[in-house]
Formats: sequence, C-alpha cells, structure tokens
Amino acid sequence: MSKPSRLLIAASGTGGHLFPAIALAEQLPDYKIEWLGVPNRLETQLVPDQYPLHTINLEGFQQRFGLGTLGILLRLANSIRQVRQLLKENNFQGLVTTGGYIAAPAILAARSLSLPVILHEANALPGKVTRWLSPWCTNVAVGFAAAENYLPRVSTVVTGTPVRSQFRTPQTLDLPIPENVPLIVVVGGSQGAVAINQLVRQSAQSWFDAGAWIVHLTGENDPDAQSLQHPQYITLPFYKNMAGLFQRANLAISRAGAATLTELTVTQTPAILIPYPYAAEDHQLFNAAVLADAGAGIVFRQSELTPQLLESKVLHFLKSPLELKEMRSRAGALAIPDSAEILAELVRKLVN
Ligand SMILES: CC(=O)N[C@H]1[C@@H](OP(=O)(O)OP(=O)(O)OC[C@H]2O[C@@H](n3ccc(=O)[nH]c3=O)[C@H](O)[C@@H]2O)O[C@H](CO)[C@@H](O)[C@@H]1O
Repeated sequence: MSKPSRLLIAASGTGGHLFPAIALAEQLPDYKIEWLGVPNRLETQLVPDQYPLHTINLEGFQQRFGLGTLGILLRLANSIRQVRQLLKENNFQGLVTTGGYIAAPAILAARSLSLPVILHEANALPGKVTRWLSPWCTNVAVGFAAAENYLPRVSTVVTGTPVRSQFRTPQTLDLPIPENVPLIVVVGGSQGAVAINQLVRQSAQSWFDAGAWIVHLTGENDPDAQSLQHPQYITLPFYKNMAGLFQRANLAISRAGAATLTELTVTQTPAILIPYPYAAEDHQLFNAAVLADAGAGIVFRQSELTPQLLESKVLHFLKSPLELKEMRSRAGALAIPDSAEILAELVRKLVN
C-alpha cells in the first residue's frame, strides 16, 4: 500500500476560518493532515485531536500599528523561514489555507518550495492576504461568486464554503424547546456580539409575548449575559450543535461572518443580518449583501438599528410564516452543501 499523502492546513484565529478547514479535513481521511496555527487562538481548542497542531508566532505581524513596514517584513520573513522548515522536515506535499494572516507565511513558504497551494476564501470581499497572494497559489476557491470580482488576475473556482458534516443531516436538538413554538436563534459569530446581545435583550419581551422562544449564544465576553431571565429564553456562551439549532430555527439574528452565512443557506434559515461594523474593510456587509440580494435575509447596519426597529421587524416575521417560507427556499437556492467534497476533490487532484 502506498504511503498517505501529507497535507498541511493553515487555518487560524476564528471559527470562520477553522470550521470550513475542519469540514474539509473530515473529507480527507486517507491523508496525513497536520495543522498550522498560532499559540493563543481558537485552533488550540477547536482543531480535533487527530491533527497535530504546529504553531508559529505571528505577533507584531498581525498588529496594524506599532511596527513599521520594515518590522512587518522582518517578522514575515521569520515566519516564512519557520514554515519552510516545517514543510521540509515533515515532507509535506501540499498546503491548504483558508486565508487570514497565517496564510501569508504559509503560502509564501510552500510556493518557495514549489509545493501546490490551495487557497479557500470564504468572504464575498476577499481579505487582503487573499488579494495579494492569490496569484501565487496553484488554485483559488471562493465561497461566494461575488468574490471573483475582486480577484481579476486569478483563475478562481466557486466551491462554496465547507460546512461541518452535521449540517447536512437532520440533527436532534438537546435543548428543552417545545416542538411547535417559533424559535429565534441569536448568534454573533464565534466570539459573540455584545452590541447585538444588548439589542436583543431590550427587544425580546414582545417576541416572548408572541409565543417565540429564543436561544441566545452570547459569546464568552458579555458581562450582562445572565441579566435576562425568562422561561422561553435559553442563553449559552457557545454551543456546538449549530446544525441542530439552525435546522430548528424559524429565524436567525446574526452577524454576517462567511461561515455562519453559509451554514444558514445549507439549513435554509431566514436571517436578520447585522454585519460587524469594525470588520476589516467592512467585509461582513459584502457577505450580508449576498443573502439579502437573493432574498434570503435582510440587513441592518448596526448604526441604524434601534431596539424598536429590531423588535418590530422580528414581530413582522413571526406573523408572516409565508414570507419566511419563501426566504427559506431562497436561502436553499444559494447553498452548496457538498462544498467540502468539491474542495477535497481539488486537493486530491493537486496534492498526491
Ligand atoms: C469579526 C470577524 O472579522 N469575523 C470574521 C471571522 O469569522 P467568525 O468566526 O467571527 O464568524 P463566522 O460567522 O464566519 O463563523 C463562526 C463559526 O462559529 C460557529 N459557532 C458560533 C457560535 C457558537 O456558539 N457555536 C459555533 O459553533 C458558527 O456555526 C460558525 O461556523 O472569519 C470569517 C471567515 O473569514 C469572516 O467572514 C468573519 O467576518
């Protein structure tokens, strides 16, 4: 039997970068996969035990201020050297990355060794590293077709963004929610969103009065997370079974990270989207526009959204099941549920 191919996956920082990479890795059980991340981010908790995690220190390189261009270049050169050494010592045959800062040294190191690189960009407005370095990659896959407009010199393929396998089969929900009540899920990306949490807590009473239940994923950093108590209200800092939750939900109130939006299309969950206003280059607004333009959701900028406006919009949806049904099917029309397999196929072609 031939030896398994060795693949390095560089994905780091947030759930939005990690979950799609984990979903892809799940489709490559015959590969010897190892992970590249940084020491103090979510990968130390989320990367499954079967993938050894190597870390490099990107501090300084990630800071926008403080270091001059020369400082940043020196850091980058140092990171590239570390990744090159890792790739050579372990005889990796290729690299997959989901973008972000970790992608810069990873792509440059792998290409300097002539290894194939597959870059997956989940956002509708590709990040800076993707825009700068995609011409160097062997293959560039995008989650949303809109991203292709920003990568004019690159040949890209629209693969969608991989979702964890649970999203594609019906999941049971281990939360005590009655069967026939409308369910609203509130989620602020993998870190939670304090501003959305506050808006929701101020608006929720009339949704309870209308019979709705709320599952509110607050993130770990909300000091007031426990301030609202109600029999129809479940609050958790983080929840693993997002597939079960989105499948059951009638409506989501959410930030507009690419991974979450992709999941919402796969589970066909209508959404009120409130893009994170401080995201790099306002990229969440571009993601949200993809769903809004397709009629799968509506978008509010955080600055224009008052508790009253949110309250009345949700009440409107709770009274309009037909409208929600149409939004569900429009969300479904955007979905590429087998994105992980499509990307895995690409990996098999290039890394062997
Ligand atoms: C603030 C910021 O810049 N965030 C970016 C970050 O995503 P960030 O991680 O903030 O957000 P995403 O929405 O893309 O992904 C969140 C992921 O965490 C999961 N989840 C969330 C809460 C929870 O309780 N349990 C759980 O499992 C979601 O199901 C999803 O898979 O990378 C994304 C992909 O490049 C970008 O589109 C986002 O804009």
